[in-house]
Amino acid sequence: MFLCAVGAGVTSLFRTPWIAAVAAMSTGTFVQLEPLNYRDGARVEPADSCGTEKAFEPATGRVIATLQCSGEKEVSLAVKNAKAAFKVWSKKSGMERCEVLLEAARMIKEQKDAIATMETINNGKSIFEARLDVDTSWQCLEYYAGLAASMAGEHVQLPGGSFGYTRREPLGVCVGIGAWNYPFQIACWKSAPALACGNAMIFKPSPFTPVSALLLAEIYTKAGVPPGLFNVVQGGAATGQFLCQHPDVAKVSFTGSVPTGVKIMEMSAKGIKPVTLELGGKSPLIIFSDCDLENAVKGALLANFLSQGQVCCNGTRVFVQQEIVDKFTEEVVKQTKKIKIGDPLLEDTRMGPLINGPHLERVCGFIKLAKEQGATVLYGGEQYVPTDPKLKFGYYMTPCILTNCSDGMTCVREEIFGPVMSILSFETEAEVLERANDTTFGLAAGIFTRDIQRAHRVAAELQAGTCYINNYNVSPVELPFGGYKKSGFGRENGRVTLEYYSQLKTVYVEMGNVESPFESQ
Ligand SMILES: NC(=O)c1ccc[n+]([C@@H]2O[C@H](COP(=O)([O-])OP(=O)(O)OC[C@H]3O[C@@H](n4cnc5c(N)ncnc54)[C@H](O)[C@@H]3O)[C@@H](O)[C@H]2O)c1
Ligand SMILES: CCCCC=O
Repeated sequence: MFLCAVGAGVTSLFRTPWIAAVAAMSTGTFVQLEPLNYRDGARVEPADSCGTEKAFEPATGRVIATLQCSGEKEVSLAVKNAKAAFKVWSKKSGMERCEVLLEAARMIKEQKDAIATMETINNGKSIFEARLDVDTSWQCLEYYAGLAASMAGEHVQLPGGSFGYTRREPLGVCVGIGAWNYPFQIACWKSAPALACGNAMIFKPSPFTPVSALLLAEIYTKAGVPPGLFNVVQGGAATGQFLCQHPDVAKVSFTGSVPTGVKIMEMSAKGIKPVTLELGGKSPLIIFSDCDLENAVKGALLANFLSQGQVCCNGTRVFVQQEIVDKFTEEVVKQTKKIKIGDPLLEDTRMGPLINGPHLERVCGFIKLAKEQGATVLYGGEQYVPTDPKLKFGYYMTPCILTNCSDGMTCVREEIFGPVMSILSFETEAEVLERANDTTFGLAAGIFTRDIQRAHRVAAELQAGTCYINNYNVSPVELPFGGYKKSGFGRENGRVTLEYYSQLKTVYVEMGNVESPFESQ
């Protein structure tokens, strides 16, 4: 499938040598040569283009692909193919859809290392984490495969023997638009429930991470979905707009920033299309003095430094109760210093590069501003050049811990989307709740305490779509995930997501004669 410098040449994704070759690939060797759009069951060059975008290997700064951004014609072709596939797929029973999704899940599991390797090359996250992302991806397919056959309505008895029933029906052609931080996982979290409900999907990855969605498309085809059921179009904002504005698109599920979410909602409103918005956050993590300190420190690192801090639900406002703030801070710094930064394909690396140069500059800009506003950099926050010469032009930085922060500082108010933890101290539960909720975002929140009553009391008061008690950033597919406030609405994962990819039809059945005020006398 890909030309790579490990002697694999152009081979098929579904042959074991390909999987082994890709899984064994090293940083600095991959070049994407095959088309990156996927339509009607095959890779294709787009029928028209509205510009180009370059995709990088963040570990080295190399360009690995130049994308043709799909134009209006290509988007229309993808919609046409998806509509045709929808006709076939939506007529299948839940059990038939289940079988295909289970086969796709099996193939993802089988190709876990190869998919994770591609993800690491294109995104920069450590191979250790990329494998975890692939795990939640096949789990998501398995989960919705299991639910596909349980889509059912209600039967309601009415007077005179009449009755009604409801049917849960698919929406049609759904569009998925993804962010760059979890490229494969986002494609799975959107497509699995969409397909389980009987819809077709056109997925547009971020132009920074175009590669891994194609692997999913090939897997779906091989697993038996009709050609055109899952298409991939590449491009940036203009391509996304063509998709959202297309009259035959029934729904848009978007993962990305708040400003883009606003535009998606505006475009969808014009077509009265339902939207799911999975947006950004600035989540609080509250650490009470009665916590298990070791777990709280682990939780704080999980809440801030996974995927180089580029995680939507990160708990970057770390509120620590006054009595333990010094001890906690000392321990957090100690553990943060141990994080191994470097080549993301190496097994012991825990922090790779950020997604690209401009984003690295942006994150460093936040740290500079934090210092100007009076925060203290206790550790890290600097650009980092690994010793391996091939990594010289990668986008690395050291994880950063800020203290002396106050609630009004930019680093405490805005989503940085990088490895920057702000530590704030608090005295009382009431005070910390007010401060934690003082944000326009509401994606997630965390609490560390041994007091079970306080844990639930605080969770009930936090304005966030997900609250973690005594852990952070664990996202099992069985649990719904999504935001409050400006972090969006709609949910991914969990049983409830079936409702976001289906519509309810009510059928009334008359068992007697029609009674009408217009009857002839
Ligand atoms: N809540 C979640 O589940 C979740 C998950 C991952 C990332 N995020 C958020 O995503 C953001 C980072 O991702 P990003 O930088 O890729 O976000 P972004 O908003 O810049 O882009 C997201 C996607 O939207 C597309 N896009 C941009 N402009 C568009 C337009 N006008 N019309 C249609 N599509 C358009 C992009 O090409 C990309 O595919 C962060 O804010 C992060 O918190 C949220
Ligand atoms: C925990 C996975 C959610 C992804 C957010 O960026």
